[in-house]
Amino acid sequence: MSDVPGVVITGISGRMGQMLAHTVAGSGKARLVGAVERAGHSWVGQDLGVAMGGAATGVIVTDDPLEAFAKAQAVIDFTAPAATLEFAKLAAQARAVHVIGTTGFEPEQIAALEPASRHSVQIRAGNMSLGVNLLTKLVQTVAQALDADWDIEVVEAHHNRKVDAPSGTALMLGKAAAEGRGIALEGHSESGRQGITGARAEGAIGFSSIRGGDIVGEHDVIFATAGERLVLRHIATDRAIFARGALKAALWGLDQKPGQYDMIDVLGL
Ligand SMILES: NC(=O)C1=CN([C@@H]2O[C@H](COP(=O)(O)OP(=O)(O)OC[C@H]3O[C@@H](n4cnc5c(N)ncnc54)[C@H](O)[C@@H]3O)[C@@H](O)[C@H]2O)C=CC1
Ligand SMILES: O=C(O)C1=N[C@H](C(=O)O)C[C@H](O)C1
Repeated sequence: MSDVPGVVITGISGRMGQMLAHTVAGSGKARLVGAVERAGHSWVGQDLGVAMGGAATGVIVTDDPLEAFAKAQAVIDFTAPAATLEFAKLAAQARAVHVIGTTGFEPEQIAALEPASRHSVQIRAGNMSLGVNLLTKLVQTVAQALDADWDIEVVEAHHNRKVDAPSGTALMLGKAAAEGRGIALEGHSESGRQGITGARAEGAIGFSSIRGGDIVGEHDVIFATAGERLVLRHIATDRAIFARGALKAALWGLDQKPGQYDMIDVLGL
């Protein structure tokens, strides 16, 4: 196994961190060489396998990302925007591929990721699954075919621990719809409607968010006009789809030049 690439996972105790640990360990295509958590977390200093309730793995959870990244060819990062901005600089320093699954960035935070990508391969997507990335293509095609009298609404549903809205996936789908329609999403989106909102702006792309229980992730793109409605839907039932996509991206990234990429590039869609 020592000839396969070494991967570090950040946010290791999180829902995605733990799923990624299982996915990398079972893949035979990469080996886990580091696991990072935030300073003060109870897992720091523990063997990862033991912290996850199983047998020891020899990987000790650390709060020192630079030391961990120095041993790796790739970093898989599903954490939070501020942490990811820091990890981007450190991944660039270590010349490691940086796979970013984190969502909830402000536009200026996305811009701040760019300098690091001059020295490292950065692959970022609000959703790493094959199904959603394929759906973005379908949404773009449908939006291109329909006039602006077809209202476009994106409805997303997630578990009750999710902290950002609309989801990264909803924004990807909204962007695809806007591109199909030949407009910028900025200035054409409507979300958080409440009270006397006035009539829907023609040509707007609407976003609605549902939060409850253990929903993994569900997205509908609704195209509605007088007399008919078209609904394109993706339902995720297992976080493994995101972890598999992220590992695929990390391995793909090893052969790329420094720069910014997304899952459309990885999947060749
Ligand atoms: N792109 C995709 O396909 C997917 C993206 N996500 C996104 O991934 C992110 C994480 O999602 P979950 O795993 O559900 O959240 P979570 O809250 O279960 O896990 C996040 C982990 O990151 C850790 N963390 C935060 N700051 C850190 C720091 N400075 N250093 C090290 N660790 C740090 C937290 O302690 C926590 O363990 C969210 O932004 C979510 O929207 C989730 C699923 C799929
Ligand atoms: O936080 C989640 O859980 C998910 N986040 C991503 C998003 O914001 O779209 C991807 C997936 O839907 C799960």
